[in-house]
Amino acid sequence: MISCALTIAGTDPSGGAGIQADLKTFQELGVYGMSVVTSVVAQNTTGVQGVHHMPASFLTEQVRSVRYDMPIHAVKSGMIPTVDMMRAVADQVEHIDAPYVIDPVMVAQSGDELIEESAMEMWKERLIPLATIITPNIPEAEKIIGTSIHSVEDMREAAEHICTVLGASAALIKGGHRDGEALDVLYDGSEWEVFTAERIDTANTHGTGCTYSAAITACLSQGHSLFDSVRISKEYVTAAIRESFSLGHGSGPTNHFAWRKERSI
Ligand SMILES: Nc1ncnc2c1ncn2[C@@H]1O[C@H](COP(=O)(O)OP(=O)(O)OP(=O)(O)O)[C@@H](O)[C@H]1O
Ligand SMILES: Cc1ncc(CO)c(N)n1
Repeated sequence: MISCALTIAGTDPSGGAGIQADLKTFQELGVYGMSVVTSVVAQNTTGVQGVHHMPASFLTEQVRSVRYDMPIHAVKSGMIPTVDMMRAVADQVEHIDAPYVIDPVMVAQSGDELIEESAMEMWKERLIPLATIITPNIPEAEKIIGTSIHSVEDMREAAEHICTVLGASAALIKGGHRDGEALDVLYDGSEWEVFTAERIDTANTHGTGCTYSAAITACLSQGHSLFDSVRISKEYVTAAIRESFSLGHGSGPTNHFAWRKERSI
């Protein structure tokens, strides 16, 4: 049977981030993609021009439409902008017997805030304990744990805190915002792995975080182990950045054709 993955996230009409990036990633990795919209976002490579949130009850209705009818082999969430929506997502994900990937989206690449300030407590209380893996970048991890992160050792400590104190099964701290090589730290409560790739000199990194977490979700839906899922996804996102498109007037999008092209599939 085809593997089926669900994304619960906001939209990007310019096609680089959010649900659009997630569905492209699922497709390229051979997974049947399904999507629930939290917020319709007017955005492009230059920034966010406007947002229009779904009522939380309608988010619930959308997830029910999927889970009452379709198999779900893995689920991810991205932008969940309000406390009510976080509660609705937690209530629904509790009924889904499949790996759950949290990309704790807080700000767009352009610096625009994408969630309510008060949402952090709900995140910690209801969502993080449900996570098979959570994938914060460094600024997101700093907000979650409340201390600043400078070194790889700090990244390790953040991952450990998120697992042992906040209750996620695993945490992947992404170092895309540091200088030097693109280094991410994964901890699953007992084992560590550091994933590195060369830093690609490009401004076209719109949607990298969405692409990475969607690839992890796709791999988990196919039954790969957590560590293999991150390994494959790191290769996927690095290829997508290496061949990213200079489209639009700002930070261009990742290239989802790159992974298969580099493997001549
Ligand atoms: N210039 C780059 N070259 C190579 N890899 C990169 C580069 N920038 C980011 N990455 C990698 O891309 C992945 C996504 O990380 P990043 O920290 O950019 O996520 P993010 O900030 O959540 O993304 P977004 O901008 O979509 O919110 C990580 O594996 C990171 O190491
Ligand atoms: C909808 C959405 N989710 C996530 C991001 C972060 O890249 C974005 N820009 N837009």
